[in-house]
Amino acid sequence: MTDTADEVARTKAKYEERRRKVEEEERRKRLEGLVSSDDGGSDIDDAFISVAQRKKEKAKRRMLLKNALNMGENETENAVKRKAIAEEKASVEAKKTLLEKHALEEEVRLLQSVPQGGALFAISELAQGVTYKESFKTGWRPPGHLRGLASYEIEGMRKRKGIVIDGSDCPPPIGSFLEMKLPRSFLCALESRNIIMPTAIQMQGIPVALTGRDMIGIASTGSGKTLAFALPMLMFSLEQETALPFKRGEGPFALCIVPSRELARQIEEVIHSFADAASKQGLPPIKTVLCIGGEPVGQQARTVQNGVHIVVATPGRLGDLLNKKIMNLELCRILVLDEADRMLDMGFEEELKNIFSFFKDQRQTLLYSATMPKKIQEFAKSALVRPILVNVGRAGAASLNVLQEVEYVRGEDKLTRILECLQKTPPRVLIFAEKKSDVDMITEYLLLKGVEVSSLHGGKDQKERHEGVDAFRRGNKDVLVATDVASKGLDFTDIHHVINYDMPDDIENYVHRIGRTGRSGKRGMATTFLNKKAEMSVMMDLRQLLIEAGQELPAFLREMGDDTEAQSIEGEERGCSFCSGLGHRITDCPKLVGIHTKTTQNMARSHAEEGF
Ligand SMILES: Nc1ncnc2c1ncn2[C@@H]1O[C@H](COP(=O)(O)OP(=O)(O)OP(=O)(O)O)[C@@H](O)[C@H]1O
Repeated sequence: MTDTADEVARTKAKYEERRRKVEEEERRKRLEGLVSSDDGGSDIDDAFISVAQRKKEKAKRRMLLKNALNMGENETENAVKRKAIAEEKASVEAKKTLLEKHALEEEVRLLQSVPQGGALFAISELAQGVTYKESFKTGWRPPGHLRGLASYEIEGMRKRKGIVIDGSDCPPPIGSFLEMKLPRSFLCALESRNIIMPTAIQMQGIPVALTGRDMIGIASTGSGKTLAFALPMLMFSLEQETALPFKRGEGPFALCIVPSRELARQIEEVIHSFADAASKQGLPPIKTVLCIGGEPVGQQARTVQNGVHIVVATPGRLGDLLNKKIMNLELCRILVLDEADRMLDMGFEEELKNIFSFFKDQRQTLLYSATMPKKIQEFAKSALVRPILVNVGRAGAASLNVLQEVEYVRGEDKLTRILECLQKTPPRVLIFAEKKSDVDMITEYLLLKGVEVSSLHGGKDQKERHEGVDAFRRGNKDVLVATDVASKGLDFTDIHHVINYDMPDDIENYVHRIGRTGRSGKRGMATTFLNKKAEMSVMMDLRQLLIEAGQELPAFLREMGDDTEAQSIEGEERGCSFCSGLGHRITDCPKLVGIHTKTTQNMARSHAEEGF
């Protein structure tokens, strides 16, 4: 019985198999028939396809064929381009002399030997082994019509505005504040300041910050970087306060750290004025506080303890408040470092490391400056979470709105020359000197000559500092004489002229100093006194900076080399890969020598302390 049943089943299976094969063969033949009729354009299928439809099909096939051919052409074209680039590269490589190759290897070695940017790495909490892989998610989206643009269209928009970005999934730049979806009250506050259109750094920087991404923003002095970070800080604070109002002792939600007390005050005033405008129009109140040294801690502590959304601080006082547990950063969600590279340069590294250790969770970090040497950019990129680098112009380039004049003036003639230079433009004028004693001397001299002058340097108490700057800001004084404490970030309206009584030690400080004029699209002038006392290396940097900005070279700088020659090795980046200097390579970088000397001295000291 079983055998018979098995036999039947086998026969059935065989039959089924044969039937399937026959059916398959028939289907194949039918398909072949169809395909050949299509391909050959025969009339066999006239009964099924109308002439009009067949014509349409034919046109479609022709189009597909054409596209395929074009694609082939494009690919061939691309291959040719790729080959040409590779050949160009190979020829540049081949042209490099052995000496140049050796020099480049030496440069890479030097760059790698630079001590790591500890403070910046502390941002990512590497010490505790904590790394964050994902950026913050926010509910903000660019407007629909921009989201639909092709990447080449977005790139075109950036190109027209001189914006260069580095980083994945960057939102498109947005050409109006309205489309950034800022609250009405902010739009009114902007308008009342005569701010109608965003600047390039704001067009790209604000959308990047609003999408929650970490970023490094580089744009020239006076180009509106403050609002590029202040508006997102305010937007998120408003969102936070709306969702869950802050209670006593809570906050801050956003923190901005800057290198000088005057800059901190200026930024806090800007943020406060927007918060004020928002609350007047019925939005939740955003509380801000200024935490700087030289002022009693008590008032700052009370404000913090009442609950505060945004803190603007200098590193020293902030560290104090955190160490004394008057403030904590447990809810802090946004960290802004304005003039980030300057803070590291000014030796705030340890203070910053200490401050970052108080963060308990991931935060969004925004770093801003007009000068950000490549090396610091690299440190920052590796420390931030999926950062986007937004660059408007070369990092470290001088503002093109400033007419730069350089004069050879002997030490003994400088004071009288200042008086003559004051005739070049109407007030207000800012005079910079390296030493506090020179600031005092120039101020006294100008006072004797009847000039309305005030002064600012780190040796004055906070009251004097504030009064000096305030009198100048309000227009009660025509001239402010200051050390570099006033060179970074300060925004005085209508400074017509910056006079450098001496050349700063590094070219970045020069760029920040002269950037106090020519702001917000206006024109300005800078005069710099040079003589034999200036370092050769900084003179060469200045020379290249002037050439880059299309300025006229004085005879003594012209004689120092060929007008077009920037310190470069063919096919490689111009200038020094460590600092922003264009007049030297990393092998001659005075700043790097300084860092190495300091590191060696520190090591020797700690060995001595350990008893070696
Ligand atoms: N979109 C805008 N249109 C016109 N003016 C603007 C705009 N944004 C900012 N400003 C004004 O430009 C001036 C300079 O702005 P800000 O101080 O932010 O420059 P910055 O880029 O931070 O300069 P620095 O590098 O010197 O710190 C300010 O007076 C500011 O009010």
